[in-house]
Amino acid sequence: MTATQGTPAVRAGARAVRRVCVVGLGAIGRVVATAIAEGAVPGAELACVVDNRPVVGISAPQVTIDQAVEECDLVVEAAGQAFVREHGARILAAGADLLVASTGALTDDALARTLTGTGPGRVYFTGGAVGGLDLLQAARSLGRPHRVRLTTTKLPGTLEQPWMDEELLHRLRTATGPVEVMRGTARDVPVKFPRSTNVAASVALAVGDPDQVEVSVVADPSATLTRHLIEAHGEHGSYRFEVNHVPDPVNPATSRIVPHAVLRSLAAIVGRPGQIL
Ligand SMILES: NC(=O)C1=CN([C@@H]2O[C@H](COP(=O)(O)OP(=O)(O)OC[C@H]3O[C@@H](n4cnc5c(N)ncnc54)[C@H](O)[C@@H]3O)[C@@H](O)[C@H]2O)C=CC1
Ligand SMILES: O=C([O-])CC(=O)C(=O)O
Repeated sequence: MTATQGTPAVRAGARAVRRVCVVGLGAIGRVVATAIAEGAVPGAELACVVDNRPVVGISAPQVTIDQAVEECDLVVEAAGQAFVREHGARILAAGADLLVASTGALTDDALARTLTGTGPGRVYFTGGAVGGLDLLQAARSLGRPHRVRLTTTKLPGTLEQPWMDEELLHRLRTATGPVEVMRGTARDVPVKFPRSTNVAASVALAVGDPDQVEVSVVADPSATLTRHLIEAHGEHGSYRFEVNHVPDPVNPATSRIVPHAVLRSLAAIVGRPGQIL
């Protein structure tokens, strides 16, 4: 029997269109869901959306997460770390893939092990607001870098947290220049700023160790652009990636680029040709 007489391989182009559910219809999810519904990601169709508030203006039914797991085969999370903790493993166990924006949830080692070890669905992480993670992940196979540092600079209002005491809040609110609000590792920081420092956890996922990534969070009243600076040094090279993003007008904690980074990740998952991987 010749190779061509055997069972034919599934050919690219014959793949089924992925039925996608977007969870969290805020600054990120609304742009992502609208783009999918408009056909901007060939190979993906918007099957449904999930949010814990009523959703209007999206041309797909709003369903519960239980219904979504039945109806779709790929869940795009843009809801927050709590959603990933609560529902991530169940989505994967039901056989749907999961694209995570709230990477900060993965600083919990047990959850990280569960999500990367549960199937048949597969978990993916978007690069989100930062670049260079592909290269940092590649460099890992040459050995861990000696030093990895992330400095995130945002407008003070986007960094206020319920756990902050009056003194720190006062310093934030009256700052006339940059103020370091927290210095720690990618293990501690995303827990303290769950909606605004997922990038620290994303760097840690690329490097392979949240404890190894030193993070400084800076509030700056003149930071009309959100800055993330990643610096990594190792035996095999040194890396420096800096981005300066326009914040989303409705949720300035999130950079405007992020939904487009999620759409790019989604396009790669559904097998769009020409994607940079
Ligand atoms: N990886 C990255 O670079 C970035 C990640 N993020 C993550 O993405 C998340 C979403 O960001 P945005 O769209 O800017 O937030 P947002 O606050 O504008 O929207 C969040 C939406 O999710 C919904 N939601 C919250 N909890 C939910 C739950 N348990 N179940 C269903 N719906 C729920 C809310 O009602 C809201 O509509 C952030 O909380 C953050 O964790 C945000 C920015 C960058
Ligand atoms: O959008 C950004 O620039 C980063 C962000 O909020 C996060 O890391 O959670």
